[in-house]
Amino acid sequence: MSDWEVPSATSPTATASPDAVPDTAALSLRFSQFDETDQRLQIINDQKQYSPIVSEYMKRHWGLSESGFGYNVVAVFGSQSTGKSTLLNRLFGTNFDVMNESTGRQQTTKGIWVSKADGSNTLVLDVEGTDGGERFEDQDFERKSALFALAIAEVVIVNIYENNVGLYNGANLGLLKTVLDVNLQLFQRAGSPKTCLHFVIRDFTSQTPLAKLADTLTGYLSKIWSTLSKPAGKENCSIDEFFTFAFTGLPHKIFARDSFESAVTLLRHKFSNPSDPEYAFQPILHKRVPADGFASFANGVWDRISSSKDLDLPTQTQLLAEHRCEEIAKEVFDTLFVNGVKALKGIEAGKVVEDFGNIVNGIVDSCLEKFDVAGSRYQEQVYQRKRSEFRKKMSTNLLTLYTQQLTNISKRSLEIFTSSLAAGIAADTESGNSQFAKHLAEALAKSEAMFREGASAAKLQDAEDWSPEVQHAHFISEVERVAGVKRKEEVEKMMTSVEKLVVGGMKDAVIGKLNEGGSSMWVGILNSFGEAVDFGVLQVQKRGQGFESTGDEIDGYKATIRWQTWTGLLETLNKETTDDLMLGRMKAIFEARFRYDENGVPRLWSLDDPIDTFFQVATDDADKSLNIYAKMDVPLKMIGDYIIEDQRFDPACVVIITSQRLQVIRDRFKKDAGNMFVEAKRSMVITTAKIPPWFIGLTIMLGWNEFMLVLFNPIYFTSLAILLGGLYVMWQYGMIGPALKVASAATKEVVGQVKGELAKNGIALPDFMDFDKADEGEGARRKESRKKTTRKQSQREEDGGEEIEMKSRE
Ligand SMILES: Nc1nc2c(ncn2[C@@H]2O[C@H](COP(=O)(O)OP(=O)(O)OP(=O)(O)O)[C@@H](O)[C@H]2O)c(=O)[nH]1
Repeated sequence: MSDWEVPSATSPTATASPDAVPDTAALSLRFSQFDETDQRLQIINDQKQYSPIVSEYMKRHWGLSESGFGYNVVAVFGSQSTGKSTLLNRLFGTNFDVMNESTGRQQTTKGIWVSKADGSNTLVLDVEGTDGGERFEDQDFERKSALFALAIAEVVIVNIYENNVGLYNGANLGLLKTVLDVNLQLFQRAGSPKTCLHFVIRDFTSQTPLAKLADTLTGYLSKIWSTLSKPAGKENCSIDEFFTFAFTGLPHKIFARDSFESAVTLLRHKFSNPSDPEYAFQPILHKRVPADGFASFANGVWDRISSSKDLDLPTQTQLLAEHRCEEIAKEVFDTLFVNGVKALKGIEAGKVVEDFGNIVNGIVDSCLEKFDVAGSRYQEQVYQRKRSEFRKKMSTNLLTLYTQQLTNISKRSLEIFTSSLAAGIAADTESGNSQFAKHLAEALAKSEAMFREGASAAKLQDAEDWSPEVQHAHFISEVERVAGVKRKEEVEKMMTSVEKLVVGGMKDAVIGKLNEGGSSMWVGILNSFGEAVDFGVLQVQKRGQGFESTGDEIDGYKATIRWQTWTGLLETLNKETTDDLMLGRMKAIFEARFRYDENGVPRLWSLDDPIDTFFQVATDDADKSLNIYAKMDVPLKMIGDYIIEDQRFDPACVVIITSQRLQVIRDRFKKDAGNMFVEAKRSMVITTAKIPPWFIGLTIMLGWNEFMLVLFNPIYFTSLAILLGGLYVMWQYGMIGPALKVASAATKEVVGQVKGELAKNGIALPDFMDFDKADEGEGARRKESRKKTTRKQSQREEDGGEEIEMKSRE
């Protein structure tokens, strides 16, 4: 049939007149049973099933199986009962069911129908109208069928009334948006063939030029396109890369019948004549599916669409809200959020960002505010869900920074802890009263409060998964580690200080006792040791309380201080009983017995004195004293059970001077005592040599005249008086010694010069006139005497000093 103006009953579609009321039973058979008499096939039924006999129709009815790429596919899309079937029948000579006007507006086309155009290899799809009253709010089928048409057809005729062009829903743009979106996600790949959206504007009046209507529709489409979320790699592509557009105005079918008919004829020409400059089936639109594969291709497309979860969403608004809210959130995140987070950069370098909490809360609030402006326009439920998802996303991103901030706060708090504890310890050092446990508790409270405060100020509001507990636990374990180290150090310091105090004090007392000597010396020394131990034990017990030490710890301190005092005692004894010191002590005893009488007056030996006996007694006393020093001759018990039961205690330590050393000391002493004995013998000879009386008488007799001369000569007498007076004054002022020294030096000088002169002439002075030699002997004697005096003095000073120290400690 060349003209479909009036479909005839004799056409291949005779079983279904365009104006006939559809027979439901017959229709359902067209889905699954081949009908020799009818070219129409329900490719998708209203149960959303795909027909099993598409291949059979392709082959037997439509004769397209062998056509290869030589066939085209066109579909229609639009609201229900808007004359879609009528238009297809007029354009392609098909016999799709149309509404019976006498029964009013009701849905005619159920599911998707396909038929072959008369006279051309064109498959024509009549798609169930949108806004189907029968399906109420279930828009799932209309979205799926529209998507199906878009995926398999080269041209989709979008059927709209002119008066609906400016209406978003009336023009089916909402649905188109969803369909375009999902089409983009599911089917569009790089190099995919384009699809032509051919807008046929029904009841076109020409009052608004077609171009203007086309602009309106294009504007809508561009807007829709810009809001779609494009798949990766297609973010910036334009709608023209996937679609072409055509616009045709069809005047009113009844009121402008002639114009309508002419317009239909022109349009039909565009679809049927390849030589038409506006030929609809452009090669770029062909899906490149060979005709024999069309059935399974269409089946695959339908399966994919059916299984697409996106399309199962209850309403289009919901889908739109989902997409838009995600897009808005992404945009806000990529700009406002990312820029805001830059302000927290230093945090990764270990810096505590003081205003962290305010900054993160500010970022999240401003991002949500911006999200709300655009997002709140969409479906409330979806918007709220997406809002909380967006908030969660920001919170998750910021959580890493919060964790870092907590780590930084923890480090800073640990520094505060360390410095506070150190300050407390320093104050203790100054006051001499250790209160370590108190300072530890204060430093911990201060630093922990700082951590808690910092962590709480850094928190994002309502972020329940933001918890500082992990970092807090780490902080506490670090504090405990540092406190443990410090406590150990301070306990060691305390022990050292007590040891110094105890051993130092004991040392003075012990040296005093050693210098005193005597048979009760060791008892005295061990009493001093016992007192020192008691003092030390008291000290560690008292000071240990400052560390809140346990009973076991205190027992440990006590054992340590006891042992330290003991080793301190042994050390002192060793130092104070060296060979030299022992020799000095023996000599002091010897001298005290030998050189001084019982009143401490130096002896002037006379020939009658029993010098040998004195020497023997003094030597024996000195030797006896050495024996006392040689060994701690007291019962071991006196040392104390704590010491003698200690594994480290060596009973041999009571021997202070070994027998070998004793022998050495004795030998040295013998030699020195021998020298003193010889010296004493010599002095005995000197003191007993007296001037004989006859010599004195002879002197008076011979010198009588000179004596009288001096007495009776006023000059001599005056000179003598002056000399004696001068001597008296010098004696009074202690100047005799210096004057003698001056005289001696002058004499020496004179004698030296005389000696030099005589030596030149080969004459030597006799020894008694040689002052140098005489001085050497005297000098050696004086030196020795000075040494002794100094030793005695220093000994006295030490004794005195020790006494003072001990007294001051006590
Ligand atoms: N005003 C107007 N009415 C038309 C036009 N073309 C067809 N109609 C009428 O619209 C009614 C519906 O026609 P159909 O062709 O069945 O419409 P449809 O869109 O295919 O309907 P469904 O398949 O049910 O969606 C019929 O009564 C037609 O006579 C037109 O161009 N203008």
